[in-house]
Amino acid sequence: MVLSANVGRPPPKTAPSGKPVRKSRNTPFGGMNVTEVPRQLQAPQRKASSAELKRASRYGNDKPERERKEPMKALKMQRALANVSYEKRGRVKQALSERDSFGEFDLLPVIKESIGPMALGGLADVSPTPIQRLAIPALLGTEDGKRRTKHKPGVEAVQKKQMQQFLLAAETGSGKTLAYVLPVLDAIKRAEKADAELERIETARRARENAERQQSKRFDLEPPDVGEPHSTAGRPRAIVLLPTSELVAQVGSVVKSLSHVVKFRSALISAQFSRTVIQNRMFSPNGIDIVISTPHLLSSIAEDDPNILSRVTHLVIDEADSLLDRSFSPITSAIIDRATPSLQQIVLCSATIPRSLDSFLHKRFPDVRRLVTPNLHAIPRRVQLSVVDIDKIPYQGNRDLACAQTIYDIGKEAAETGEEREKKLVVFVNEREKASELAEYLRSKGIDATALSRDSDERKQAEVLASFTGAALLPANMKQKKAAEQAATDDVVAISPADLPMMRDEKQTTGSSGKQLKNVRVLVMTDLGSRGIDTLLVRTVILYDVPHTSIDFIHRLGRVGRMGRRGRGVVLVGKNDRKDIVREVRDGMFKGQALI
Ligand SMILES: Nc1ncnc2c1ncn2[C@@H]1O[C@H](COP(=O)(O)OP(=O)(O)OP(=O)(O)O)[C@@H](O)[C@H]1O
Repeated sequence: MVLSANVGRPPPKTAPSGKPVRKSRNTPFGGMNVTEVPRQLQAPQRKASSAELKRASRYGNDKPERERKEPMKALKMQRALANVSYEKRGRVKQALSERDSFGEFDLLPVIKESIGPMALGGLADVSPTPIQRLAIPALLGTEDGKRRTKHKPGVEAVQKKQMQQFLLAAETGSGKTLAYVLPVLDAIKRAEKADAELERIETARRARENAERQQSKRFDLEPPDVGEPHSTAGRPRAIVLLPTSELVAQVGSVVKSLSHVVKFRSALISAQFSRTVIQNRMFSPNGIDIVISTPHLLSSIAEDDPNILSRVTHLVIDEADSLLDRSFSPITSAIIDRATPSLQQIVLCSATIPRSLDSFLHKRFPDVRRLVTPNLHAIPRRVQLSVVDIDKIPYQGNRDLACAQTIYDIGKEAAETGEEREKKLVVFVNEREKASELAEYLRSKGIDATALSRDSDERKQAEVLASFTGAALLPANMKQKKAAEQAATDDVVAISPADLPMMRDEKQTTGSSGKQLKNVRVLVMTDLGSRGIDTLLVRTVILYDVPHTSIDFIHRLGRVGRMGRRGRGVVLVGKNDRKDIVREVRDGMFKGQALI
């Protein structure tokens, strides 16, 4: 193709006749390089309606509402969380106000009596939380306020009920564990009663047969009767699945505490235990009622012995937003499939309903009953979020330094206000590798920091976590911990608030001076490792990175402000971070609104 010789020249302003040239727009390229809409194409100016003007004046803004900034625009673009209408939340709130005592639930008396003293560490005067008010009657099937009719032994054992499906969704730290544990234990105990009758009949039959055999083989030698293993050996009635060993230990300790009074057999299994321990727990000749496990471990046991899932009537999938996401879903779904023939109830439990979980539920469990509390997806107002700009002086983009200084400031504030207790702080990072790197940096600045990572020693990790959750340690661990603490104190030079170095002066950093920030202990982790961990002793979290989604914001800030406590979050932002998202999360928290 040959270009015209005139291609680079501007078009002539006048025609050869001398008349000015009028450029036609009526060509395929007529709309190109136009910077203004031609007058004939402009829409006629519409006057704002009187309703719009009224609305605008009510909000003290003379622009019509449509033109004002859309709320949570940046979060909307993430499309991370499924929507729960405010109308539905309002209805639930109304219904919950009528159930305010554990006494109103149709739980077995022995279970009700052990809630405060056993499950809640001796708390007197306990009342159910919103998710417990909502879920316990629903799972027991007594929402209409009626008590269940007296149990007819043996009937349930032969009747296969249709599987009920529930989703329990409530804000972090709101007592979801007990909301499913109590009804499941109730079901186990009631089924046990029914089975006892069947077993009595079976034992009588066996005794009769034995007697007949003895009669006919009076002179034959027979091996001594060592007794048959319990019919529930290796075949639990209930299973609770959790994503990590730490959560297995946490939920397991709640279940175990109840077992001392309610009397049932539970087994905690996770990668923390040896093969022999797992085998002995699962296949104890005394039988097993409830197993608390990670999906990977349970599924590998089920590969060898599919019978372990043959009698499960209740399956709980806690942290369902993690266990049904892309990475865990195949293994969790396989367990659900195997257990389905005997299942009476499947309970999914989560602090968030991501869109991915929402669509999974629509496909896989279209009949699931969603028990959602009014405050789902809202970070409580009692948690305050402040922002540190890492680009400003003195950090000038040094995020590590900003983090260390923030920790120092918190320590200093605590020392100045005369707070005697050690401050427990959690720092969240987005990448797993960064956790160890940051912990090392903080240690070099004299801060007692530990990274929670899969690579560190399991026992040490359990000890560190226990100091942030307040969970009781095993006696052996306690001794080691005391010795370690003693050794650590010997090396430490105590400092007064005035001594606290300001990190901006690099020469004064503690690593080189040998001083340490003594009143603060820091745990660095990613939120995947920490989801669900009951960090009751933590009052402050630092978000080293801006979380990727509102889901991560909820889980990370959910480590504080648990069960009505106050809490503080500090987020570090730099020039490449989504400040608009941080602003919207802060606004939402301030207004007590659910994130979207
Ligand atoms: N009714 C109650 N009254 C007082 N404290 C309670 C009650 N129920 C539970 N708790 C306590 O609240 C804390 C948080 O409970 P839990 O770990 O079950 O929360 P969660 O909703 O599962 O949190 P997450 O979403 O982070 O997993 C625990 O320490 C628990 O002992």
